[in-house]
Amino acid sequence: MLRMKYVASIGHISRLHHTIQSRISQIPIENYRIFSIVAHIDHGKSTLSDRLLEITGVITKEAKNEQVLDKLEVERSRGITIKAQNCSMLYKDKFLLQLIDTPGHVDFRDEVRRAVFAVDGAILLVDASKGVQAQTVANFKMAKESTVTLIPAINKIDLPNSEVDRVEKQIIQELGFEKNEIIKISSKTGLNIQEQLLPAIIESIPSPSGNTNGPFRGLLIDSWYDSYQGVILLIRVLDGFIKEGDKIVSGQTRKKYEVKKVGIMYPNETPTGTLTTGQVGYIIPGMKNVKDALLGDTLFHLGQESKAKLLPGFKETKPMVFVGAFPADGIDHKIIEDDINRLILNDRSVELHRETSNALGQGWRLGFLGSLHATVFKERLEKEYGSRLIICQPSVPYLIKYIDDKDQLIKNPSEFPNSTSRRTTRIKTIQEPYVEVLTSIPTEYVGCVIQLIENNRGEQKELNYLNTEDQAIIKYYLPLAELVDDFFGKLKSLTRGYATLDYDDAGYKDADVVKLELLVNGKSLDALSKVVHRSQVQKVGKEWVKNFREYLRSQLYEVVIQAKYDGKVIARETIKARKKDVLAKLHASDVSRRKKLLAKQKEGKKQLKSIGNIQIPQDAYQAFLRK
Ligand SMILES: Nc1nc2c(ncn2[C@@H]2O[C@H](COP(=O)(O)OP(=O)(O)OP(=O)(O)O)[C@@H](O)[C@H]2O)c(=O)[nH]1
Repeated sequence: MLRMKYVASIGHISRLHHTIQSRISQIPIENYRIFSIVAHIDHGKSTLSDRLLEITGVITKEAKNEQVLDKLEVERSRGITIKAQNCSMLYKDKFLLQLIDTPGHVDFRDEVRRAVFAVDGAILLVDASKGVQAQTVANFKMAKESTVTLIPAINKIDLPNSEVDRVEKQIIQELGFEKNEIIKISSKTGLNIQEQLLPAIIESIPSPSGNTNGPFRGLLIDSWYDSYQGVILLIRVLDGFIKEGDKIVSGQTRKKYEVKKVGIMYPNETPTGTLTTGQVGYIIPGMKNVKDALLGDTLFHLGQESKAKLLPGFKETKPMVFVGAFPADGIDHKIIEDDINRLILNDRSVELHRETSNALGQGWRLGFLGSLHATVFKERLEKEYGSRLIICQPSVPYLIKYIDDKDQLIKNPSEFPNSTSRRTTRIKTIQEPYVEVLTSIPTEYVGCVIQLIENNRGEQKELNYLNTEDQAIIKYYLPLAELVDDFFGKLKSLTRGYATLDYDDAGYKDADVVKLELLVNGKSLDALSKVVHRSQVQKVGKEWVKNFREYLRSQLYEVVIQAKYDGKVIARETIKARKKDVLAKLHASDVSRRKKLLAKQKEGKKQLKSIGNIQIPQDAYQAFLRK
C-alpha cells in the first residue's frame, strides 16, 4: 500500500516536472531575467526572496516557508544566509525570473561578488529603519563595477520606526539614484512587491544575451555536494544548450564529463532534461571531487572548446583566518576527521591540514574566510554531527620575506620564527595582512570610533558625513589580526550596536610582530602560541598567565606558568603544590604502615616527575580558549 502511494507520488512529481518544462519552453528568451538581491546584513533579502517565491507560486503562503532559500540549519537558527542559493520562477507564465540569492555577511563577500558577476541586474535593498549602511555602500560599488542594472528598494516600510523620507534622501544623495527609481516595499507584508517591484525587474533588467544557435557555453556559478547525487553544478547557459547525456569539458581543468541530469532549482532540484541560452539551472556531471568545480569556469561541449571563448574565471577565495582544532576528550580522531571532510565537501572555501600539538595531540588546522565563517563551521559541526572540538584562538597568515627574495606564508603561530631563527634564516621582513574597512556610524560616535581604530593599529583614510548629517562613514586600514580579535564586537558595544562594518582585502604590510608562547613548567604549549604586535606583547603576556592560572586546578607539584617571547620571560604566575596528607586517616602508632605510605607517595611523585608532566585537564584549555 505504502509502496503504491510512493509510486503514485513519483508519477505526480514527474508530471509536475514535465509541466514546468513545457511551460518554460513557451517563454521566449526576451522574457527571461537573471537577477540578484544585494543588501546589508538583515535588511531583508531572504524575506523578499520568500515573497517573490510566493507571488510566483513556487511556494504557497500556507506552507509558512520562512527563508526558504536559507537551507542550512545554521542559516535558519542564526537567521543569516551563508551559501548563495538560486531559484527559478515563472511569472504569469510569461516571464522566467531567475534569482540568485546572496549571503549578507562580509566574510562571504566573494559569494556576493560571484552572484553579481553572473546576473544582469540586482535589487539593492535598504532597511527603512536603518538606512544606508557600510555593506550597502560596498555592495553598491561592487555592482557598479560589474555594470549590472541596479534597482534601489527601501524595505520594511511597514515598521513603525521606519524613516522612508530620510533613507530616500540618503539613497539619492549618497548613491546617486533618481527619486523616481526608488521603490518602497515591505517584504514582510508583500506591499508594493507585485505592484511595483516585479514590473521594475521586468522593465529595467535586460534579458540575457547570447547565441541560442551557437556552440554550448556555460558559466559555472556554484557547486555543492549531495550525498546521493554527488557534485551538482549551478550554471548559467551563455550560448547554445545542454541536455542530459551530453559530453562536456571544463575550460580551466580540461577534464571531461558526461551530463547525467539537467534541471532548474524550483526551489529544489527539478529535472527538465535540458537548459537553453539564458537559463540558470543545475547539471550533474558525475564529478568526483567538488574541488574540480572551479567557480567561474567555462564549460563547453566536448570537441567544441576551440570554437567558443573561455571566460576569465573568478578569483579563488583564500582562507584568511586559521584555527587549530583538536578533538575533545573521548572523541575519536578518525570519526571527527570524516565529519569535517563531509562538511568541507559543501564548503569549498575551508582549508584543512593535519596538525599535531604537544599539548592537545593530533588535530587539524582549518582555514576560513573570516571569524564568523569559523564560528559557523564549528556550530555546524556540533549541530550536524554532534562532534565536539577544542578550537584554538584564530590567527591570520604572516608573510615572511627572505633576503634571497623567497617568500613563505606562515599559517600556524607555532611555526612563526623566534628571534634566533630570524637571525640565522636571513629574514628581510615580516608582513601581516591588512583590510580596508568601511564603517557607518551615527555621527555622535565619530570621536570614540576613531580612537578605537587608532588603539587597534588602524589608519584612518576618509571620513564622510552622509548628507542627512546624522550618519558618517569612515574608511580605514586595519590589520586583519585586529579585526579577527573581536574588533567588531568592541565597535558594536562602543556604539550601542549602531555601527556596521564591511571590509575587503588590502594586501600585506610590514609588521613588527613577535611570537608569544605560554609555558607550563618550562614546556611550551604550542597550540596556544600567538603572534602579537610588539607594542601589545607585555599586556597580552600578563593577561595570559593570569587567565591560565585560573583554569588550572591545583596540582600535586608546583606549577610555573610563564609567558615568553624572543627568549625573554615577560610574565609569571606560580601555583603552589597541593599537599596531600596520605597519613591523615592513620593511627599514630602504626609505624610500618606509615613508612609504607610515605614511600609510595615518594614513588608516585618520582613517576610524575619522570614523565615531566603536569596534568592539564582539557577543560582548562577549553575554558581558557573560550575566554
Ligand atoms: N517589519 C518588517 N520586517 C522585515 C521585513 N523584511 C524582513 N524583515 C525582518 O528582518 C529580519 C531580517 O530579514 P532577513 O530576510 O533574514 O534578512 P537578510 O538580509 O536575508 O539577512 P542575511 O541573510 O543574514 O543577510 C527578519 O527578522 C525579517 O522577518 C519587512 O519588510 N518588514
